[in-house]
Amino acid sequence: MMKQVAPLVNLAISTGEPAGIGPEVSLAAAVEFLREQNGVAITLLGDDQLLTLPKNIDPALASRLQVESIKLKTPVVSGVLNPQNAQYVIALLDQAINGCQQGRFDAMVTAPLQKSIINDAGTPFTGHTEHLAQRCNISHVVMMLCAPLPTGFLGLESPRDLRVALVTTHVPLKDVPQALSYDLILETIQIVNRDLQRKFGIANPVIRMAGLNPHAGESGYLGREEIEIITPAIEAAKAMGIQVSGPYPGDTMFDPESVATVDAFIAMYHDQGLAPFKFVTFGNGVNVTLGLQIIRTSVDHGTALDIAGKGIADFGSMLEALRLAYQLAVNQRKQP
Ligand SMILES: NC(=O)c1ccc[n+]([C@@H]2O[C@H](COP(=O)([O-])OP(=O)(O)OC[C@H]3O[C@@H](n4cnc5c(N)ncnc54)[C@H](O)[C@@H]3O)[C@@H](O)[C@H]2O)c1
Ligand SMILES: N[C@H](C(=O)O)[C@H](O)COP(=O)(O)O
Repeated sequence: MMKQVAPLVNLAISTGEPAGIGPEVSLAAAVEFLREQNGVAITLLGDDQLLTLPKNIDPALASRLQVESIKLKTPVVSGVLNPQNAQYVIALLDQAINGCQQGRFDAMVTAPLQKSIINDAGTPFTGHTEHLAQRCNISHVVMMLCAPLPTGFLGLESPRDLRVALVTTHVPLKDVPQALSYDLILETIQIVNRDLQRKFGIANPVIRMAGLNPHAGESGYLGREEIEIITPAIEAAKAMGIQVSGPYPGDTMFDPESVATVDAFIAMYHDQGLAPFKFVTFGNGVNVTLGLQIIRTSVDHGTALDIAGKGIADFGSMLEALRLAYQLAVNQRKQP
């Protein structure tokens, strides 16, 4: 009997801000991942002038890599932003989303874009995460970053993934307390729990939740959000059978015992969660959007305009983003 060959997993990469390191890390990581994984095909979305395949590339590998060219509005100078190319960046992103929704791609991986230049060009834009929610018509999605921690890190006896999810994403710090609510916190816990089960295959995730204020509010003397909304949301999630605990003080939430046992930490705002995360993992992290029907992963770094075009950008995070997108797509195919 002929052995059945599984169909290739099709990944799309939106190559991001053309003046940044997105095109170079996308191309380098794509070639590396194709070498590593036979079961994958990759489509790079971007101007083909920015995405020239290496001349000595193995033809078998090249057959699984294609560039879907979308033309820049104006030529690019590495490291120099130009608002005239802002719509190009959005077009790449939307092409990837459409391709996933139509089933042409199994997952999308995004290279970094520069949020400010898109706004300068007149398009309000806070981030991929919010754009995806809007384009996919979903009221609440969750940003989660994950990275592998090696054996020995904080005494770990075996490698383990660190995952940090956020209740609020790109919100100015002064607006965070008003943005938080019982419903938002409870929904975030539910989305994290559900996607860890369905997408990551973790049967009964252990979740640890931060407070908002110093010392998790110090019994109400340093803020009342813990008493009024965070603890009630955690209790409601527990009543639904979710293994969540907290609120813990943000400064001591990531202790060695928790890092060894917790499947996801949830932080109340961007830098509460991402500063500790990036301090220990920068360059290997992956940003994944939870709560979507489609699969989206991304790098953990920005456009790095200071080093763009110099050939020195590290493509490790993009490679990890491709690996995770592939794994999530394989997991999804196994579902009934
Ligand atoms: N996924 C995304 O689209 C994403 C993520 C984070 C930041 N950003 C955007 O990027 C822009 C710049 O952000 P920033 O300056 O805070 O962070 P940044 O990550 O671009 O740069 C911070 C520092 O890290 C270095 N660096 C970043 N990536 C690197 C890599 N792959 N290899 C080697 N060095 C690397 C840079 O050279 C710089 O010194 C902002 O507009 C922000 O919105 C986008
Ligand atoms: N907060 C993200 C990070 O620090 O990695 C980054 O801004 C990207 O967010 P989006 O994926 O929503 O663009």
